[in-house]
Amino acid sequence: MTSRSGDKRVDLWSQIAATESENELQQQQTAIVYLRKNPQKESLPTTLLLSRKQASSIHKNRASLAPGKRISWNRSLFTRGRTSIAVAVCTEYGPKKEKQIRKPKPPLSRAKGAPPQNFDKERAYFQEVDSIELIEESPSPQCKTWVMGNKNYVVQSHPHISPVLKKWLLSHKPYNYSCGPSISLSKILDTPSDSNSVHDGALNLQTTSESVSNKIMGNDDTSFTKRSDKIEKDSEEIEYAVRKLSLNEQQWDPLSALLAVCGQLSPSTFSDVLSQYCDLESIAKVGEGTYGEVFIAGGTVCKVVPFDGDSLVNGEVQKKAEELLEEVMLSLTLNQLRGHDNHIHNVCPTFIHTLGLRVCVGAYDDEMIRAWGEWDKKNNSENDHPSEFSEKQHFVVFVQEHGGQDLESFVLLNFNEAQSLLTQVCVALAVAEAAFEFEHRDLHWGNILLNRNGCKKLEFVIDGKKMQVSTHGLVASIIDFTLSRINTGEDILFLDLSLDPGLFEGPKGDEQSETYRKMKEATEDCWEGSFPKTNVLWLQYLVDVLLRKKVYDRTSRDTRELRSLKKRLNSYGSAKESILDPFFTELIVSD
Ligand SMILES: Nc1ncnc2c1ncn2[C@@H]1O[C@H](COP(=O)(O)OP(=O)(O)OP(=O)(O)O)[C@@H](O)[C@H]1O
Repeated sequence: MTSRSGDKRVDLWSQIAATESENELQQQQTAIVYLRKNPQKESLPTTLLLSRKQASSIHKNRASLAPGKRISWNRSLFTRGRTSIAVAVCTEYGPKKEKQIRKPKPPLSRAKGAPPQNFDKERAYFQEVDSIELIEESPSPQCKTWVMGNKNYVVQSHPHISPVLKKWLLSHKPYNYSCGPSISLSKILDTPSDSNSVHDGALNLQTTSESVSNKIMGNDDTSFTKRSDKIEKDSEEIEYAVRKLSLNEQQWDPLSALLAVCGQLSPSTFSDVLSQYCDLESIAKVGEGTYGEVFIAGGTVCKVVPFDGDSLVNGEVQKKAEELLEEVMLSLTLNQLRGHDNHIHNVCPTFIHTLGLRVCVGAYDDEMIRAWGEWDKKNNSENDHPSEFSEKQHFVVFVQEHGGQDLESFVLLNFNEAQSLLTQVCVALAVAEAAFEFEHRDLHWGNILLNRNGCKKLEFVIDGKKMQVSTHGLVASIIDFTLSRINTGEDILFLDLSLDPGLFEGPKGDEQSETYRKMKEATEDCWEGSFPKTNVLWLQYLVDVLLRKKVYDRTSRDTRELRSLKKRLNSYGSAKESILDPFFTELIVSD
């Protein structure tokens, strides 16, 4: 384990603490707004209220499904499906400049330069930690009969495309058509969604063109202006897209919006899309989820998710285009943390990078079927054979960076790797909290990917403060934002888990099941609010996994360190607070 000087630790503390109180005030503000908005159901936004009313009838009418083949808890979760997409305008959630309040410092570390140790106190402390009653380790939860009803989507009366999507559109098209949309569509999506402007296409598009130009390059950029002029001429395509998108209050076609986000006027075929990344013959399957089949295509990973079809997929109702739109928005929002553009205030490389998005229609390509079969022979797939998809089936292809192997199957070498993985995840969550009030809400060991790529240090920025984390050779990536909550600056995206009681009925004593229940307690079952404590609960879960479920080279002192950390995490309200813990600061170097 590497140690850091006391001076540096103090330096990091003072830098972060200075911004911490601001964040706390912001959270308080958020909580106040949240309470004001949702103390009683009468005050809920109409959309949410509707979803809950409808939900109660859904619960009554839910049909039980026979237990599926899957036995892992991870897979069981996704039989729940998305029950609502509630989106609220949140101008009140913006950063507030208030007087700073200093937080108490975390416990002293044993790092170099720290005051001399009191070993009697330390012994007593560890005895206390050791004596914490260990919950009896339970076997992996079995797949019980999860119930599933009709999904209930809340489509806003004023649907609009998030600025995140606009940004994606604007930043991709001029440079790379293959993973970005048509600029014509990006102009349309930049169009205010009021019906007048949509209906008055010609006038509106002229105005939008100027704003797009200004936004991307500034007024004086002639190359972009030329491109805009060229695009202006492409009025047929634009008019077609306007008709197709129907961005008025009465009609909103989520499939068209999804197509637009993916830069398409119509769905592609798998071979069109995948051949952009590799020779089709080289495609190999790398993993599977309840909905997603995941393939390696060249240097990228393509997660293929069917949607909007009537047939069951792996025994489950297919996702809807709305759900995928939300997932897309979450992915694109988190992409912003990679430090491109002007987003240097909060930077982090840990959330999986979404490189492209495409909508496909039709049956699986023969080479995908071949790859699926090969994987099945080796791994005994739990999914239905993909040849069962019809020619009319729609899919979204998420093109992502290859993040490595998940924590569940990854073989950790030593305690240093375990410490670095926890530190990377904690700092990543802290960055995303600071940027977007992000809560992952489902950070089990299947959703952390690991790889050894020789990278020694990773750079992060939190609220403008740069820091580096020692990797000890291991780089972590976080995937699967299905249950996540995010504030994009305009919208709050979250999944209303109160509609899914089964999530909280997992086996007693199982750490993952307990974590969902603890989240419910922390949020008081009101999932739209900001409760960064949920990130801390998942950190505690991960510490527990590293204590009980993973075997690697570690001393009894390392084990006590982990137990002690798990206990200390009880006192932190967010990942941002947690990164001040000595366990993490040992691997953090601030610039
Ligand atoms: N970017 C990636 N790089 C490497 N492997 C990946 C990547 N994304 C997914 N995988 C692999 O595919 C598996 C399934 O992916 P994922 O969990 O995203 O699918 P899913 O359909 O959302 O699953 P579920 O809904 O059941 O959780 C992962 O456990 C992982 O092994």
